[in-house]
Amino acid sequence: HIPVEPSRPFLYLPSSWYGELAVPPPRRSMAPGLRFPPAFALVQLAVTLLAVLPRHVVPDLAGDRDALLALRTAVGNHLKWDRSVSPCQGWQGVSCSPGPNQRVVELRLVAKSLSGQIPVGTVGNLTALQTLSLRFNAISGPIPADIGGCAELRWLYLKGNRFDGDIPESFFSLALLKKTDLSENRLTGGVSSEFNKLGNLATLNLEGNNLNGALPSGLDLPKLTQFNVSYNGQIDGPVPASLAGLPASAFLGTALCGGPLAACPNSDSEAHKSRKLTLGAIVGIIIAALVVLIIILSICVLIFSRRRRAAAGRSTEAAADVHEGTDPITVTVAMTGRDAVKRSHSPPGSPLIGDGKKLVFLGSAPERPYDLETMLRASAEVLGKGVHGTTYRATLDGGEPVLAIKRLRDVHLPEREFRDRVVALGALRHDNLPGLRAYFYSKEEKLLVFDFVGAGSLSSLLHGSSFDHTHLGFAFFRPRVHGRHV
Ligand SMILES: Nc1ncnc2c1ncn2[C@@H]1O[C@H](COP(=O)(O)OP(=O)(O)OP(=O)(O)O)[C@@H](O)[C@H]1O
Repeated sequence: HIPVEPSRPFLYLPSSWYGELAVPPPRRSMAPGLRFPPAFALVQLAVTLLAVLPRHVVPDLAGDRDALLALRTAVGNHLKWDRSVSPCQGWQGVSCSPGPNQRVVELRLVAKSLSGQIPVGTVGNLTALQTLSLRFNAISGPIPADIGGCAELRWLYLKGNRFDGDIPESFFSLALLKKTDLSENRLTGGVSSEFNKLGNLATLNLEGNNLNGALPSGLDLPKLTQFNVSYNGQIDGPVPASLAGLPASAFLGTALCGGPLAACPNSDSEAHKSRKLTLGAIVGIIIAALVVLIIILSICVLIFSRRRRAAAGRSTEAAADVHEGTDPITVTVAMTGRDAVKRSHSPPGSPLIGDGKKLVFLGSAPERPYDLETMLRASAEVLGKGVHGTTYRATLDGGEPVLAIKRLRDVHLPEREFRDRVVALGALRHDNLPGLRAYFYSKEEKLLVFDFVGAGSLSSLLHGSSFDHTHLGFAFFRPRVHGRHV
């Protein structure tokens, strides 16, 4: 028996072709050949050999039988195939075509514990095979390189084995293939554009292999309805346009993009831009949030510090040593009745004082103590108006003491700062300065209480009708910043 060489196409020619090429038997042709020149004899010998070789490999049931037995030897010695009968007579998993020229057309050995590699010259020699199902066995090694010999193959099921290596080139010559399931093996290599040669393919399942690379962009299988390359982790790139309508489940566990999957980062520039924008938006939101947080914190700190200052101001109850370099000043507080504001004897334009604030004395309390209420009851007259407010003369009940009360206008200092300044003023000592005795602070009103100086005003002295210039020397008119008359 001469082993079949699958790469020679003539081996797959119908036997009728060989009949036409057949030449007379060698013995009869050789004898007359001796009468021809040697060159002609060589040609005749070659023709004779060509004629002889095909006779041994013309596909027939005997060839199918040999191929099956070789397959059994390779992967399934335990198969109970009776060599004494035809493969068409009850060989497990083998089905034949009807008629006088029977051929093996189906080989179904599903989950039959087949193991080992399928050599060339076995399955590849089953040239009339239409269905090959070897699912769920443990067959290893490559898909036989002569699989293309099964030119009639339509249904090929190799799922759940250990086939490895690339899909052989001859596979793509199986032009009649309708369904191919190569899933759950260990096949490697790329998904070739050669698949386009399988124009009848309706099902192609390559799931669960080790295939890699991009799917061919020009993949064009017009009859394809089922396709799956899931769980080939190294398959990447865009889903070809012809497969874009398939569900995402066809591409799970791959690095593919586009189609039913997420847009590809490089190919879809709009998606890329929007992702960029999204990133920019995220950064912007973070920055904005930080700014808002800083503003809120600043406001909180401001409010807190103001409250602290206000609390500190309110906590001034007694003596306070304030101004460095001046005599210590004692601050004495006189409580004020809340209803003081309602008194009808208030000085003209009297402030609306009614929030229970305190009159604060600088230094020791006066001999005849008075409080805000007393002041408000006092008879009052306007002494004059300055930029910072109006000054009143107030004579308390009983005629003593006489005070000059300055009602400050447009002063918006916090209480603590106001107090500090007033205390600093009160610490100043000079013959020409009236003594600052007390102050009052509330949100609406600020009062300064001085000793009244009874010598009259400089203005009336200068411009009054009773002014006698002879009482004043030249030195009086000379501008002096720190002088007694300033
Ligand atoms: N302690 C005082 N005793 C007697 N009279 C006073 C006293 N303080 C002020 N006066 C009188 O009241 C007038 C107004 O005084 P005030 O202090 O309001 O004037 P000012 O210094 O011009 O004011 P400002 O500083 O607000 O511009 C003075 O011209 C003065 O005649």
